Amino acid sequence: MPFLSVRQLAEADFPTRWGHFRIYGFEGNVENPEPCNDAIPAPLVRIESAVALVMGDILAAPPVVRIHSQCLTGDVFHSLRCDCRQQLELALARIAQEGAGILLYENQEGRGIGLMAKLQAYALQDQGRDTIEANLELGYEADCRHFELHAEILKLLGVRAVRLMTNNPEKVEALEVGGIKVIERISADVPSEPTNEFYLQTKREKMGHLVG
Ligand SMILES: Nc1nc2c(ncn2[C@@H]2O[C@H](COP(=O)(O)OP(=O)(O)OP(=O)(O)O)[C@@H](O)[C@H]2O)c(=O)[nH]1
Ligand SMILES: [Zn+2]
Repeated sequence: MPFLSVRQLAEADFPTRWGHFRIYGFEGNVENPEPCNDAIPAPLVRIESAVALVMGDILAAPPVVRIHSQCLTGDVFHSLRCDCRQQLELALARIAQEGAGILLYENQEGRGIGLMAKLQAYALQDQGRDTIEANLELGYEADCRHFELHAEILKLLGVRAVRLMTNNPEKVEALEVGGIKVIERISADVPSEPTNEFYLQTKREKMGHLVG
């Protein structure tokens, strides 16, 4: 799945509650992407985008990096169906504590199936399906995300080795395949809630995530 090109579209100042960042916008084209749902034809070219929040000197030593997949329900509305918002805060706090690091916020909402399909998946989960069963029942793969873009962004930022905050081994592998050395995996564990315990259990038992 080759990237035709990855481009930086913007860079600006970005003060936050966690401290001062620079914010970057990146975009990449994927030629002839695989469809994630056989009923929905893939476009000839898929445009992927990601925002990078960068704090401090990221070239002095391998920085802490978090690749965060968009979760409108968690990130904006603080949903307790999942752990996304808490993980976002954990990552920003860790970067602030170290004084340097990168948060890559990417737009593969709902593990790449999109917001509307994720809400349909929620409705199926309310009837007893787990996250994977719900995706499959809607015709999607369990996880439609691709992480090739992120290795390219890190290279554009001049970073060749990272300490990656994640419980998902696929993210580690994708960066390594993309030419970024992952010298350490930092746990992305956050305290569970009764409302997301089953979600976390599914990640651990069926998706190979290193939760807990
Ligand atoms: N399809 C689907 N996507 C979900 C659901 N709940 C959260 N998501 C999406 O899942 C993505 C986050 O993926 P997770 O599996 O929680 O974690 P991860 O990013 O793979 O791994 P970590 O780096 O350890 O956080 C975001 O894109 C969310 O929008 C759900 O019930 N169904
Ligand atoms: Zn979420």
